[in-house]
Amino acid sequence: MRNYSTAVYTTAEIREIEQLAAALPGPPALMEKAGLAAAEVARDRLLIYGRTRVLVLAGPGNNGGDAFAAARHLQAWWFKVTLVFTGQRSTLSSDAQRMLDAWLTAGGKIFSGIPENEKWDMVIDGLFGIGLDHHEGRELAGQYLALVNTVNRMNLPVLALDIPSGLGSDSGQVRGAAIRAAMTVTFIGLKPGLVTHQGPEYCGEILLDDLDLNTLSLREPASWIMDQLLAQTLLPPPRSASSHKGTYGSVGIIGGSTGMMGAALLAGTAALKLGAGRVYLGLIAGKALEVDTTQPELMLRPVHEIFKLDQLSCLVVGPGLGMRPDARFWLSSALESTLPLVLDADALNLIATHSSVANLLRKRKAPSTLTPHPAEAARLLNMDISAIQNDRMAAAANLAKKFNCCAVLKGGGSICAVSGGKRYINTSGNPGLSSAGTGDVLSGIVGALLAQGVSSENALLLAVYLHGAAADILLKQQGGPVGMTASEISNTARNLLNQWVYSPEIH
Ligand SMILES: NC(=O)C1=CN([C@@H]2O[C@H](COP(=O)(O)OP(=O)(O)OC[C@H]3O[C@@H](n4cnc5c(N)ncnc54)[C@H](O)[C@@H]3O)[C@@H](O)[C@H]2O)[C@@H](O)CC1
Ligand SMILES: [K+]
Repeated sequence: MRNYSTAVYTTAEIREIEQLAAALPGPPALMEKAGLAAAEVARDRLLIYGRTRVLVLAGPGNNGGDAFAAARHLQAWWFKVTLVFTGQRSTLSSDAQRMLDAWLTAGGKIFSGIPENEKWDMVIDGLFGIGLDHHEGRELAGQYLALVNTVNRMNLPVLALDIPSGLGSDSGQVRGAAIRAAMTVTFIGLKPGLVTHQGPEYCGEILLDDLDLNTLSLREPASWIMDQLLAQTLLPPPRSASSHKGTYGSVGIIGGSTGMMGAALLAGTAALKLGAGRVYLGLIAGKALEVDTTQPELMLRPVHEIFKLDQLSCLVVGPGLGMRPDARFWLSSALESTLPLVLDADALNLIATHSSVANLLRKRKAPSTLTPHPAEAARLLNMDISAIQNDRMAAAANLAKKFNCCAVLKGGGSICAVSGGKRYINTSGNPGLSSAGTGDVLSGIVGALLAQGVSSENALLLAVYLHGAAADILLKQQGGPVGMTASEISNTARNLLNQWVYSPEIH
């Protein structure tokens, strides 16, 4: 049993792996292995607290089959098991039928509903796994809705098999209601729904059991977890003693229209603090602000002057840009340049609104990076926000494909889509990031890393992870996410980047 792996598989990919495994000579008994792995997790947790009573819920599909096997092992180890089966033997797969029969042969009993006036120490949730219907309108209803709500009200630790029932395994979307698990033992590979959107709120601690399959060799993954180990491989190198400000590049930021100056300043400060040699702000509001006295290192210019600078490494377009025709003009100029671009906020809204601007983006040869939140992604892909959230993995990949760029779809479990259809799901961050200005800071961090010579894909991945990791540090320091500010993210991200580059052994 490992509690860590980097590959993430969609339901279709897991099904493919299962078929490949079934075609192996002497095919492995996957359901038996899954049930045993789950029973061992349950046993170990129950023994810690000296508890013995387990309620097992077995649903109408193979997730139920896993539950029968787990129940049988626990009963053989003298735990007191109550098993509720919601399906019918005749409609089970042959594997699941065998598990049901083995449970009955071992003297197990079956209940059709949760018995009243009994008490348990733990619940095992084997109602639905990756086979939960994800089609619109197929919400949990009737008996299943009642069961899920009852279990959640019991206030007992729940061990979910494969994925908490009611959670979409590709989307992390709750389908009407979902089991709130303390632990999820997931089989074969991690699923996107465990780590993005609502998944992390429902699955508790995730334990991966690959059922002794060599998953990576059976199916090369297209999606990965973005975590500390991966971040450590993407860092800019330690600085040379003979370096100068030119070594670390120049970031140009285009935005700051009247009334939205703060966004450009936040992005600029983030770029400065994350190591850019120079940061220029090209303000749409012209000479409205000559200097930021709290951050005088920022070089403030009317926007047209930015395009006369010859030593820029990249442009960040969007923070406080606005939607007026002049904003559109300067965005188009940036798109026509040969510089790497980071596009956020109103730059994205302008691209979504004007097909001529979108065409400029699609035709670019230099790298472009898009950083939309779900509402911006919905505009870019011409879809509802709910459709974006219902399949965040596809939305992220479609953004990258449609606009010839790399893209991050922000929100819980941000998804970065890069070239070749590869996706990375971020594991850092918390609701403290849901406040004004944090997106501006993220775009500034991406710009800073680009200026320091990190490739556009690596800059995006590292920036997204670093931004979330800074928020996680602040959450710990403050005891919660309330009132976290964007400026604090820049400061803490700076500390973290220094630690990771110069004292990596601390982590
Ligand atoms: N196939 C295999 O090789 C393996 C499968 N395993 C387990 O099998 C699971 C997948 O099994 P299945 O494909 O049978 O799918 P599930 O057991 O997840 O669910 C399918 C059943 O749920 C019903 N259903 C779906 N959506 C519903 C809804 N909204 N309301 C009410 N009923 C609904 C379906 O009609 C079907 O009866 C995995 O998650 C895993 O737990 C493991 O045993 C490992 C090996
Ligand atoms: K389940």
